Amino acid sequence: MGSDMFGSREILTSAQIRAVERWAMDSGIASGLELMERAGAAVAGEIRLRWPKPARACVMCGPGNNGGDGYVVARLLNEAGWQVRVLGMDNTPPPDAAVMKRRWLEIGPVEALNEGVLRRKSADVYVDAISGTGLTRPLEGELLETVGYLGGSGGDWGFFSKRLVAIDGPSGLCLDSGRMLGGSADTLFSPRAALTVTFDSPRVGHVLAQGPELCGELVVADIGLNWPRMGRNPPLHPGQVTRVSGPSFARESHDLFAIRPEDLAKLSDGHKFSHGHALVVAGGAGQGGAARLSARAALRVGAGLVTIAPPQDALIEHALPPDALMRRAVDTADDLARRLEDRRITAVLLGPGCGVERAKALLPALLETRRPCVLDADALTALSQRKAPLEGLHSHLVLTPHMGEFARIFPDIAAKLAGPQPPFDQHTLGQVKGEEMARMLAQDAEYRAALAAERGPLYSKLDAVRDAARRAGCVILLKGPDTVIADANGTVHVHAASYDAAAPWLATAGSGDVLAGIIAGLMARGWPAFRAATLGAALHAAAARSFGPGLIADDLPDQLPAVFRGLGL
Ligand SMILES: NC(=O)C1=CN([C@@H]2O[C@H](COP(=O)(O)OP(=O)(O)OC[C@H]3O[C@@H](n4cnc5c(N)ncnc54)[C@H](O)[C@@H]3O)[C@@H](O)[C@H]2O)[C@@H](O)CC1
Ligand SMILES: [K+]
Repeated sequence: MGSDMFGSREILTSAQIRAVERWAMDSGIASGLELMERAGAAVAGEIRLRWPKPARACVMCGPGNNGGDGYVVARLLNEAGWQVRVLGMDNTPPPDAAVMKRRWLEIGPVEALNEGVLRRKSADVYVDAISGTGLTRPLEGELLETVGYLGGSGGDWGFFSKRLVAIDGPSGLCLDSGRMLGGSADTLFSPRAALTVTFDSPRVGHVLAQGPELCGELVVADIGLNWPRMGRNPPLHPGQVTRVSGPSFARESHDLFAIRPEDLAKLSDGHKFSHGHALVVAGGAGQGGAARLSARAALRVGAGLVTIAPPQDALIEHALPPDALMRRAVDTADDLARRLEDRRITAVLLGPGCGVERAKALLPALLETRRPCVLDADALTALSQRKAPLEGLHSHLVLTPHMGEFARIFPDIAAKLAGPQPPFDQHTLGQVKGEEMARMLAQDAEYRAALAAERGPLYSKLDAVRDAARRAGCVILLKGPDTVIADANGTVHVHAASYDAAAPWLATAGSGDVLAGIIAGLMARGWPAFRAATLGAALHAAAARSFGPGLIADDLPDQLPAVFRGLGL
């Protein structure tokens, strides 16, 4: 029933998975040692699925529990007849990892974990168990050199990228943001894994920013944490859990759907007049194409009626198909206000092909009505040019910016996301002055506070969109290969198109106009803003997948019927 297409599930921050693990141990579901054994067994199993004949493995174990998982993998591969070498550290690991290390030492030695030793090893599979969710500061010294070597500082990243299996994530990757901890210079030599095996749920860093590129294939292994996901006595506060959708996480259970059964019922049901009426505002002569793409998408997603509203002198241009469209002139804000007195108009789309000046003129009247609405393209530019960009925004509103538009509306949030991330070293701080320095010091303090409070150490796209949606009091969908959607209450959904074969085809002119039209169409049909945005993102990607390569935006709306047929509607 299309579940492969639309599977969605929770993604967790590092602090959240730690909370879940603590909860599982406290509830007697499993001890820490049992969880570590299962984690190691899952990794060894995935390795043996891909390299079915016993081969040579080099397992690199860091100082913490990620290293503990590594010692388990080493032991289990050895039992399966593999030749295993282990590189590890001369530290006192946490208790469970210490037990696993001792068990390995009964089988074989632990050599020093550094670049020199690694260079001398030749193996078929390299297991990166250097750091996982416990990484809190940039790697340094020998560990940094080792990880840099895995990333190709020796000139050969192609070698490792085919052989590297990461436990929980490639080392150095911040699993809360998908960024390498330690700034831009080190990203040049970031390790790229062929396979990443994580446990229970994907982490935020697997689906955002560089995460997908560095993690390779992502397998989410069940280690029996068994936490109540559907809101019964959860170990996490409600609303803390973020969901991710994307079609190709391997071997996961589909207990949640980006498209839920009730969505399916609602998509297929009803009479034309119960399907609402979307008004798509269009621009002046010569700008009509974008709005018509949106309008067509709104029709295809099942809005009962769609009216396109250009200025009077462009009306003739919109005589073009689709013939199902209605056409009504709107010249001024007063015209729009009068149109919206018709309560049967259940959603409005402003922006695509509208023109910035026209969007600016119509915005106040539109916001005044508090009608469900989507602001895209020129309407977003118009917002950002107002004295108070966020004035009048409300919770029935979806903004669909790309990164450039987002940065114009929320410049401070975008700067925090794009700039270097703390902790800042003296060299970096030495290169800035005045306000920039003050901003970075504040960010540094926030970073330390986040660590102390067990939140993610680095500011992520997820944090950015959540902050923006809270500030604006509406739903924000930030487009990209990792589309992040947040509402004003802090609920977030990621559409991880990075794991979606449709992603490259969606980067085509006019694709955004179609997405805005789909969302407006769903809102016209009565979906609340956040659900319309998440469902819209899933349908939009599914339409691209359904068409395949060679796609242009015009093809997207017409793929929706095939998508619905695929869902069994
Ligand atoms: N907690 C549990 O029960 C389980 C944990 N598991 C594994 O445990 C991992 C998390 O373990 P930990 O929290 O011990 O941490 P990790 O092993 O991920 O992290 C790194 C260790 O290095 C230290 N460290 C952090 N930044 C460093 C830096 N820049 N340079 C040098 N050392 C640094 C930390 O103090 C920590 O000891 C997960 O990723 C997962 O692989 C799994 O075994 C499943 C069960
Ligand atoms: K790792």
